[in-house]
Amino acid sequence: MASDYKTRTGADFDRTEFESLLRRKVFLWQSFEPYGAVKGLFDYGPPLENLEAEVVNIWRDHFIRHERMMALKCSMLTPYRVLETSGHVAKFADYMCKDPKTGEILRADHLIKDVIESRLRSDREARGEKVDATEEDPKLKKKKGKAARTAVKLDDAVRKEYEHLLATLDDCTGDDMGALIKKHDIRNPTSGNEVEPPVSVNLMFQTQIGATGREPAFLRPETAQGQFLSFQKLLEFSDGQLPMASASIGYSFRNELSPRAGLLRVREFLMAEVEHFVDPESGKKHPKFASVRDVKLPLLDRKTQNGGGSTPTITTVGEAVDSKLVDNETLGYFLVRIMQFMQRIGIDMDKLRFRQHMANEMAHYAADCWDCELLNSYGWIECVGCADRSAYDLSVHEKATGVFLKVREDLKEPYDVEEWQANLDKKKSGPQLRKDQSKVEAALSELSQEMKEQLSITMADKGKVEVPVQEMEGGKVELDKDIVSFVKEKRKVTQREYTPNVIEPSFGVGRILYSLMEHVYWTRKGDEARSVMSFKPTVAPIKVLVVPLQKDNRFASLLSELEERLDDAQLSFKVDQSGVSIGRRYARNDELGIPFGITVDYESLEGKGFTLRDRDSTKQVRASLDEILEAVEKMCKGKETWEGVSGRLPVFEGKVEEEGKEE
Ligand SMILES: Nc1ncnc2c1ncn2[C@@H]1O[C@H](COP(=O)(O)OP(=O)(O)OP(=O)(O)O)[C@@H](O)[C@H]1O
Repeated sequence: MASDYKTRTGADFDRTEFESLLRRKVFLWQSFEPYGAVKGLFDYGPPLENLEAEVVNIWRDHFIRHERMMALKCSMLTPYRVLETSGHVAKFADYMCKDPKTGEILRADHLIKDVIESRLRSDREARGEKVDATEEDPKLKKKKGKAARTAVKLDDAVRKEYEHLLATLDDCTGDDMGALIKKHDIRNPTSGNEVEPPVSVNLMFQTQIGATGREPAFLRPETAQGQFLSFQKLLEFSDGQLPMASASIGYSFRNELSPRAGLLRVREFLMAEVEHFVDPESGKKHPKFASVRDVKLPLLDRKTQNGGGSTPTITTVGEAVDSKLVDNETLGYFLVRIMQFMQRIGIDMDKLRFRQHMANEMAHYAADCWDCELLNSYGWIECVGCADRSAYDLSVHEKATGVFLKVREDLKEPYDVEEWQANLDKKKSGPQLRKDQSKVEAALSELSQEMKEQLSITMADKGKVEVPVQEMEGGKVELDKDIVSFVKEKRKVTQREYTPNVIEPSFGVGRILYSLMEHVYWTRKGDEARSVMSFKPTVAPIKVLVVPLQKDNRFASLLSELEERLDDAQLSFKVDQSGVSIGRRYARNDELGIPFGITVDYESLEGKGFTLRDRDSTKQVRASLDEILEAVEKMCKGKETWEGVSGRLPVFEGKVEEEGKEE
């Protein structure tokens, strides 16, 4: 099955072949297969597990170490109240529609989008425009069959209505979507059946802590909330200094309604999230912005998307921030760091772009939001969300718990203010207020300056006042002049209190791994086409393949020495001693993405060193074991390239067996 999506060599990408390689080489499979497998859950085999560990290590180095972030590990089990306060209980939901005949569950917005986009595509085709097949889910395309793919031209008015519908879909309520489904006769594309009206379903997995059922909880849908609730500890650790950033790598859980596209939409996934806390009055400047100012980014802005465009503009981040296209320096700095991380792990830079959220896509509190999208055979996929969450989370948690979640900063130049104070005479108020004393005290302290001034006038006039106290019966309390007085007092302000704003880059590791695997996959042409996974040596799941020329006991002691030396150098390796030709052994391990091969041959027995083979070029050098190990170590740390190594070590021009030739 070919699509318009191309591999790194410009050839058509064959997803069937690619998936077959992933299965054959045990990269991943659906979890619990013997019991029939569960949708949206995947197990990783050795290559993918190791790849993930390498990518996560680079992430730690790139963000936590380089940016001096504070790493955190917070609980995944999260009490109900936390997620109620954050808004997840009310809003972290999607609408689903059921196909009553097949029982299939479809996410309402995806259903509408897929069907309308498909009609618009068909219209473009009918009008003779070139249509990019990667825009469509290939599985869907296949199921729809030939007849459904016949191009159908739309009326201008209908086309406009459809375009408007897509642009405003994120604003729709469940009822709105129900009406759209009816009006436009939107059916399940795989069965052609009508679907039931949309129903809201929360995406969190609910559970309970303990056996009593009195403590409802959820498996967290993101790592962020634990980081916000650790705010005071983080502030203490950073000696009260802002900006500061925390980082957390851990699992999140979402009960996706219709998991699809393999690792791209799953129910349990690894996230790596950064919460960067910044003083809003600093203009969200970043201390290292000058160092990235001239870096160019592919930015697909809101305006271009509104006009129906999808080509990003290449702009320096400096220009993007100066023109306010990107809201602030900190957001811009992170966009650059995200791109550099992707480059470091081997993502194809021609398949990366940053897409700005449309106004209706963003949470109401967000100031600006850009997704780092990677192109793969499923289309452009959001792999990192980079949002400015403003002061929202810390503010709502402070309000709900009463726990101080602000920064207190000493002022360089203290100043005097005259302010109204409400003074409660506790000796006299105690017998009257009893258990409500603290509630009244809190209510008085929260009164605005205007309110206190107003109450002082009422008190002078009537000798008593009514103070609103929400937590008390009737919502207010009457206090007379013996108990409370309102006076204007001068006081020196020595500190400033503020709630920091948060910039949050949020990485979905699985989506990045999947895109990376597609980006490094290609086919080597030869007698037989052979698949290669060109992982960078820094992330490759296994670094070295050891191949004795053939089965021969005389190689045994050299092999043991080689294994010991590779172990000492902490290089992962695989020994392939099977009886097939050396070319075939290399070819089948190229599918695992092992970047280097060391061959032990008869010349090695005579002390003439070993050959070192580069997976991508299949070129070899011959050198001593010390030289080879030094070169491999450097390349696996990203400190040298094969070009450098083959320039300084003697190239091996001897007999190289043909790739794939059987012995
Ligand atoms: N179901 C999922 N499966 C795999 N990765 C996911 C899933 N949901 C989110 N992610 C990853 O987590 C990152 C941050 O999550 P975020 O809440 O911003 O995603 P989202 O906007 O809800 O994603 P989507 O709109 O695709 O559902 C995403 O950029 C993505 O890489």
